[in-house]
Amino acid sequence: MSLDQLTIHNVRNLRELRLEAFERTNVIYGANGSGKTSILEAIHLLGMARSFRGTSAKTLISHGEAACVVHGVGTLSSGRGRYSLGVERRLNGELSLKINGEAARTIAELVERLPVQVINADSFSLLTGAPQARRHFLNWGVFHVEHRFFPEWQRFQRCIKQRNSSLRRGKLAGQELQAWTRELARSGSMINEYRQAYFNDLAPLFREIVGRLLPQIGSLELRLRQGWDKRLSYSEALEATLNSDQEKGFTQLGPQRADLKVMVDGHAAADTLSRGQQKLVVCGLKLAQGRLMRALASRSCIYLVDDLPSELDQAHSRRVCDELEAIQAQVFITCVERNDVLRVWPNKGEKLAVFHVEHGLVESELEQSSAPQLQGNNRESQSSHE
Ligand SMILES: Nc1ncnc2c1ncn2[C@@H]1O[C@H](COP(=O)(O)OP(=O)(O)OP(=O)(O)O)[C@@H](O)[C@H]1O
Repeated sequence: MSLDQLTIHNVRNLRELRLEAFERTNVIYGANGSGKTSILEAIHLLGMARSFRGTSAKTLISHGEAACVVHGVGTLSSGRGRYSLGVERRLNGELSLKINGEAARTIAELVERLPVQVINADSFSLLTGAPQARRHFLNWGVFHVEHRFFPEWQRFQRCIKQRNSSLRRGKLAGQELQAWTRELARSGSMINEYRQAYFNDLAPLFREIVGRLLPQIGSLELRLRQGWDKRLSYSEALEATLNSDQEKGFTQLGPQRADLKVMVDGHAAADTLSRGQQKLVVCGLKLAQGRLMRALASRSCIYLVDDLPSELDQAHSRRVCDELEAIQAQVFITCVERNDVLRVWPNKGEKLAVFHVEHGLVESELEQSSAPQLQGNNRESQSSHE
């Protein structure tokens, strides 16, 4: 899965931009506020129909405009053909999605086509923030390798909504409550099974990658909390909390309460690691997902890496770049100075595309004496050695 060209209209400070002839590795550099992150935001919008900053999608729309539009053309993994995607977000909340020129009904169809992973200065919050982000992380991974997961997840959401509504109606909903509890128990167990199987593959890969990123880290453990006492089946757990669920009016236990925890020498990584180490551990999680996706689904995701050097010294930045290169996924990576990334990217003789962003425009560097040969509009292409 790779992106070959991108057209951006009215995404933050990017009014009208066309980028093309991407390589596997794409370095985007420019001064603060020039629009580097906005390019990554545009790619994220194309793959997820939303911003990666957790802010409202409306903030993506350039001030004074009614809508933003991103269009991308790419190549499917293993040369399985080409695809085109289009996303339009309007200030009034309307969203329209297109896949190969046809209207798409759900964001999941988009996510399936263009899996994107973000590594940025906020990445450490995957460890330190609310469990919802970690569940989302887990679901993202399972979604891309287990095709039965998403329909089951939708069923589970329907069941829990119905059961909660039955719980709130008290005795009036007796039989209905039983029926929804049975359905929920079945669906929740399936969700847990899919997650567990995925987790079992993810955990060793994660340890292996973090072992390379942070060789001195100590004993590392990734734990999955399934959302109820693991000695019980989900059906037993629901039975045991029935009265309390009725009092509270909602289902307290289940996959909707699952969490991931990273432990280092028996302590929570979120409490003990430095900010840079946390970022590296999160890189380990995201890189492990990319590897697993390739191994289990023969597909690769696109990494959007915003300001890699922030929080990381050169040696650790280099290790992350080594891992990104080894995964053979397409990477869009931003930095302020041209050489911030080029000096740490592994030299395998492979071509890199380098883009210079200035005031929302991507400029050719043809006139600069040190610039390599220009091969396309707005683009220079060079060996990673330079
Ligand atoms: N909705 C919007 N409309 C117009 N401009 C916006 C909007 N939202 C943000 N901007 C501006 O877009 C510019 C580019 O922001 P962006 O985050 O892409 O910069 P950047 O190159 O990544 O900078 P940095 O190196 O500081 O992270 C900023 O000046 C920002 O204020």
